[in-house]
Amino acid sequence: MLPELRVLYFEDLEVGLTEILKKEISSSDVVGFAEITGDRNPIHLSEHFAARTPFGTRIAHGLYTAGLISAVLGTRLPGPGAVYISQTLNFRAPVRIGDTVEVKVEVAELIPERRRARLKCTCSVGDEVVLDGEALVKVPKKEEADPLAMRMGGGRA
Ligand SMILES: C[C@@H](O)CC(=O)SCCNC(=O)CCNC(=O)[C@H](O)C(C)(C)COP(=O)(O)OP(=O)(O)OC[C@H]1O[C@@H](n2cnc3c(N)ncnc32)[C@H](O)[C@@H]1OP(=O)(O)O
Repeated sequence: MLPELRVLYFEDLEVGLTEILKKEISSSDVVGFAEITGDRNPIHLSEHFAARTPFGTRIAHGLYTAGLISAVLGTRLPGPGAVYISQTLNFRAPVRIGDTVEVKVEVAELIPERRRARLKCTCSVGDEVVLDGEALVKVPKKEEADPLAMRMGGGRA
């Protein structure tokens, strides 16, 4: 299921604010990611090939798992209007077909002069961290997102 959109403006953010999304990784997700990106590495697509790797079975593309972080940033925290500036990624353990990935994004630092938020990102399968890193995003202020509503004394639409 897709997460419901939620807009948080820069003024709404505080350090420690956290959002979690869960996603079961299906074979069709991995095949679809291979098709749209062109990354047809057989470690993702061929059981025969993957069986001869240390992982023993097909694994998800690292950037597909990382894309789930983007989904949290773009839909929930901060949500629509957020602009990615940078993202660090450490792929610490494989994600296998059928795994449920829990993505946790937490506001780590706010830089008001530039409307930047630094967010700690962690993806886990069960108790194991499979990916972690840090995102830097630009977050809209209320007045620039909806200047008319602000002039009329309103808040969010
Ligand atoms: C291009 C695409 O088509 C391919 C893909 O997308 S593949 C999918 C994405 N990648 C993965 O799923 C890989 C997940 N990671 C792993 O399985 C393992 O990290 C590894 C096999 C890459 C490395 O394991 P290994 O060589 O056994 O390393 P150690 O566990 O012995 O660790 C040694 C020290 O290095 C540190 N470390 C290991 N991996 C990472 C990492 N990804 N990021 C940061 N640091 C890492 C580990 O902590 C150890 O440090 P220490 O100080 O010695 O404890």
